Amino acid sequence: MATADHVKALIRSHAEGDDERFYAIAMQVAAQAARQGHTKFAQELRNLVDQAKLRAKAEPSGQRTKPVPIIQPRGELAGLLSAAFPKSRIADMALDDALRARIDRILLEQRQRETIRAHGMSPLRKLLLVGPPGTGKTTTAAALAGELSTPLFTIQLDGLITKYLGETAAKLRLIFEAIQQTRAVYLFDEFDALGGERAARNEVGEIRRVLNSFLQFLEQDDSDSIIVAATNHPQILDRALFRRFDSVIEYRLPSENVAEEVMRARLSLLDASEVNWSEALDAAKGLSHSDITRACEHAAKNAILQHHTRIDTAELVEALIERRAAHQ
Ligand SMILES: Nc1ncnc2c1ncn2[C@@H]1O[C@H](COP(=O)(O)OP(=O)(O)OP(=O)(O)O)[C@@H](O)[C@H]1O
Repeated sequence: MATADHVKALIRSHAEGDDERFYAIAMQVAAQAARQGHTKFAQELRNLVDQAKLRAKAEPSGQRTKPVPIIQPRGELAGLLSAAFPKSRIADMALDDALRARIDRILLEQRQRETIRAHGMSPLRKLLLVGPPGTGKTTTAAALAGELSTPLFTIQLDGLITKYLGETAAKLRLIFEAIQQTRAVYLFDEFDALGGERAARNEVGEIRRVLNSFLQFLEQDDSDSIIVAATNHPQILDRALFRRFDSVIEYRLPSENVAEEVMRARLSLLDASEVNWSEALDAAKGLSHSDITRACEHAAKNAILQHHTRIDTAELVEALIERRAAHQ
């Protein structure tokens, strides 16, 4: 017979208009009923699912109604969250194999979350992304939203804290209520503003209190949303924080393979067949994905402005060296 988890999973999938998942859970209930000897009920359930699937097929998809998620945060939330609806994909990112495998695993667990929940477990959904600027943390949050067809809500913590020092905990509560109500990816960018040890030592104790509230909210949260905290400064994060996340994912400056992939993707609209990649890679050493992207865009624009269709290695190298100089 159906367990409480099955009923909850059925309601969730119905609310999200995810028919495939709804039918899959119904079939699990049927299988369980059959195992327990309720064969007539199991057969009836399977017939109902088959009929519903046939009806759904006959109905053009454009005419079927799907629930609409909240589009823009309103009221008090409006100042706390900014909404986006990314179309980006993980496949569009240049990632090393280990990082790609970790992100794929999150997506797999998210896509199969009802099955995982039906077995009394939780999918990976509280993520801490750490690493230098421009290495793809924000892009990953957007691509998770794109892959899972959910909105991306970004919370700028530094702004939140300086603006509403006395009320931050109350604001955080509002944010966690939204997390519970609307399945989406919630990105707490610049997370170190809240989680830093410096913050913990804050004399007034205010930020410490806020951090404690955040940790409590995070711990209590059993929603279907994905919570992503991102920071460039993991070394200043309070160690206690790390274990509150399901997954701590480390971002690094790109390896040569990844750097070349970023360059090739960024230059793909022009002819890069004569680029000397080893020279370009030398010039790209130590640069982030973001720096390399910008240098490639600069070199591509130069080519376009000069009515060239081909990327010139010297110009690309110069653009990369300029990016490096900008950091010194
Ligand atoms: N893995 C990647 N593959 C391709 N492009 C990337 C990748 N990572 C970053 N980029 C490029 O760099 C830009 C900035 O990256 P992003 O904002 O994701 O970095 P970040 O790690 O969040 O940086 P910050 O910590 O400064 O917020 C992206 O818009 C994208 O153009």
